[in-house]
Amino acid sequence: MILDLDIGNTLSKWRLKDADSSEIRSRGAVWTREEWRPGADIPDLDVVEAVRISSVARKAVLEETVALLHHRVGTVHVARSTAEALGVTNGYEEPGKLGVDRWMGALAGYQLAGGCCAVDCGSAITVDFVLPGGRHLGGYILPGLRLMKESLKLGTRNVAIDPDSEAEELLEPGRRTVEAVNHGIYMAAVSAVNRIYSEVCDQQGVALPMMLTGGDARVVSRGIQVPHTVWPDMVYGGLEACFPLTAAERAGRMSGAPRVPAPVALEKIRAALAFSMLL
Ligand SMILES: Nc1ncnc2c1ncn2[C@@H]1O[C@H](COP(=O)(O)OP(=O)(O)O)[C@@H](O)[C@H]1O
Ligand SMILES: CC(C)(COP(=O)(O)O)[C@@H](O)C(=O)NCCC(=O)O
Ligand SMILES: [K+]
Repeated sequence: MILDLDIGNTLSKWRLKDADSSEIRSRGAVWTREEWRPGADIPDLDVVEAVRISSVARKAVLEETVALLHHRVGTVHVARSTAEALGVTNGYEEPGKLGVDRWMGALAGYQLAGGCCAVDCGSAITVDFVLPGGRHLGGYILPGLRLMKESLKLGTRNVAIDPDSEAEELLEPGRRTVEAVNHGIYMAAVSAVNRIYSEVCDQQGVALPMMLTGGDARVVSRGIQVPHTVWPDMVYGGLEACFPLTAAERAGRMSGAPRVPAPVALEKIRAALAFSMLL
């Protein structure tokens, strides 16, 4: 079995992949607190032959996790943001400073679709762009839904947005504090993603396929007007591409990869952008 680990600021997600059949056998998540220790919610390490890790948590969390896993597992691969990988050049002035989850997402998106807009809706919402030739432009970081809400300190933090709510409801004016807050942060997130996408496609003269991942991807997806796909395993896709261990991975296939969404024509994106600014 291969253990894939995606340690975010809020949740540490894992999945167990069968190295022979490429099937995903199980998955789970635990809170990212001080450390990542095998326990009730963590898979049985006795069956694991290799681990691949993407971590944006504190350095100590990663170090402890790696030390612990090295004890029990032969191979431990830790992903790093580099200046270039798999045909993509990192757009950061200091490539190592780009969050490795963003780098994994950008690499997975590029491997799947060529140029892409990779959106990760987790503790933070990040939007990264890779052009069809493989140039990563850099991206945008904004607070995620939960962080935006907590920053208001209005005592509404325990009433989270129902992940099954429809965008139309969430975009209406709220009539209670908790609703006004939830609808406000939702509006902020989806407006930003829609606008960022249109602006960058306009600037670069190319309509890019968009992919969403992260804990809030499904609900954010409903407020995104342009064609896109939700890809829960996008960060894992980057790990598979960087550290291929199975025959399918070596052939460039990523488990759980969606169909590439066909973007709308650039003219339409430009018209919508012009319209939104009443130009
Ligand atoms: N069951 C859940 N538990 C915790 N957070 C959740 C859950 N479902 C959705 N969320 C949302 O997802 C975010 C965490 O998503 P995730 O992509 O795992 O973040 P990160 O990678 O930053 O740890 C939370 O901030 C919250 O808004
Ligand atoms: C922007 C992030 C905090 C997002 O993390 P997440 O929401 O997935 O936990 C993470 O990618 C990070 O720590 N990045 C380093 C800074 C940067 O990318 O510029
Ligand atoms: K994120």
